[in-house]
Amino acid sequence: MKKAVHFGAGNIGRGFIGEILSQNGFEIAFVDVNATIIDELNARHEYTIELANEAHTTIEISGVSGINNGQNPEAVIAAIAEADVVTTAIGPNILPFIAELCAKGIQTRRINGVKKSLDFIACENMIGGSEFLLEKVTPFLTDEDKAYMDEFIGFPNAAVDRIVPNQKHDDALYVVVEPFHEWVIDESQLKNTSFKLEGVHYANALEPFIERKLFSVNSGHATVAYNGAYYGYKTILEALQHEEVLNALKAVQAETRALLLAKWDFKEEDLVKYHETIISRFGNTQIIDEVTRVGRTPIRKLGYDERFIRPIRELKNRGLSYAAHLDVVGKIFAYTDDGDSQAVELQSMLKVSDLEEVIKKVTDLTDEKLIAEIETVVKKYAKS
Ligand SMILES: NC(=O)C1=CN([C@@H]2O[C@H](COP(=O)(O)OP(=O)(O)OC[C@H]3O[C@@H](n4cnc5c(N)ncnc54)[C@H](O)[C@@H]3O)[C@@H](O)[C@H]2O)C=CC1
Ligand SMILES: O=P(O)(O)OC[C@H]1O[C@](O)(CO)[C@@H](O)[C@@H]1O
Repeated sequence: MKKAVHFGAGNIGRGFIGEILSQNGFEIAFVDVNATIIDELNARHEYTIELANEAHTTIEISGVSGINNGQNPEAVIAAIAEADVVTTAIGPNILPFIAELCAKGIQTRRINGVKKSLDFIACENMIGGSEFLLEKVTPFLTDEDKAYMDEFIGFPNAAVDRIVPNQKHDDALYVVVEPFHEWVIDESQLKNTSFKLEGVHYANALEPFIERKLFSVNSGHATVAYNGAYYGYKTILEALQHEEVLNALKAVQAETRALLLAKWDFKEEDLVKYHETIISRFGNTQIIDEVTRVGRTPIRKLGYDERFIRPIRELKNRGLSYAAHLDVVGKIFAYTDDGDSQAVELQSMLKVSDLEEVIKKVTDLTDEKLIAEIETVVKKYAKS
């Protein structure tokens, strides 16, 4: 049986990556710091996924186990040494914390003389996620390890799309997911070409796919979340009923289409359909998705290459309108959530520092005109 190591037994890990790997006949070792999840995985070796459709279809996943990397890092290294694939869904900010373990796994393969190629596939909402992991892993490798890595280890970028909200069930492993799913892997960066995962689309150039996904699903969802929070809604579904929130989403989508059409070989009518489908996915009445989940980590979401600042920069460079994206940026700066450390940090930065400095710090922008435009929109939505 082929073996997979997957970092992050959370929503998307169990709710999507686990499903695909299991359906492809993989035995999966989930790596996580959540002791409850890991203990349950080891006690039962199976869990259930429910599709958020009228029929509430269930899918049984088996052949799973758990490793707590906080308590048993050696077991993670041993598992990587034997794995056929390594995947992650832990959040971009956490990738640096697993880098050393990944490096030790690679080193162990070299020392053990493993000649089987292995890919590390980061399934995070970010552009270039696997390459970012590679950048963090490399400093932990010797020259010999690096030569081994060049030959046998790949870090293909990927895009994953399935809405998996936060879960509240008596069964800690049970996970409800939307029926839609899409996983695209950059085939040109693969090292292990001995198998292809069924249910995964392999593309030679990932960039158009990841940009279409990130700037449509993630920019769009975040638009609903930050507008929803601004108008006082708790869930995505409630927020979408508000006409101005829906209009804000449609306006962001229209700007996204203009950018994608200017950059890539998409057809406008296909993008329109893709965006309509996304609106209906956000409006799935079987899913209760909290505004705080979709709006989480606002400082990350204001990043230079993230879902708002990057399209704004690229639209501006092309002389295209970015007013709708800019408006959401204003609402991100007004976003509060006491349970989110980045939301709290952003609000305290705004209290003690000069606004222009805060904008520069969180966005990494240097374009003075754009910074001034952001200042204006932040002031427009500031609550006090
Ligand atoms: N939930 C969703 O709908 C989707 C999420 N994603 C991406 O997947 C990633 C994970 O998101 P979710 O599954 O929603 O989050 P989540 O919070 O449900 O899962 C993350 C898991 O990582 C674990 N974790 C945290 N620190 C760790 C560490 N140092 N070592 C090992 N495990 C650690 C957590 O305990 C948790 O179980 C994010 O990058 C997100 O952008 C991508 C597509 C869809
Ligand atoms: O904040 P993150 O990590 O991008 O996760 C939230 C996102 O995850 C998703 O559920 C799936 O990509 C999006 O709908 C949402 O924007």
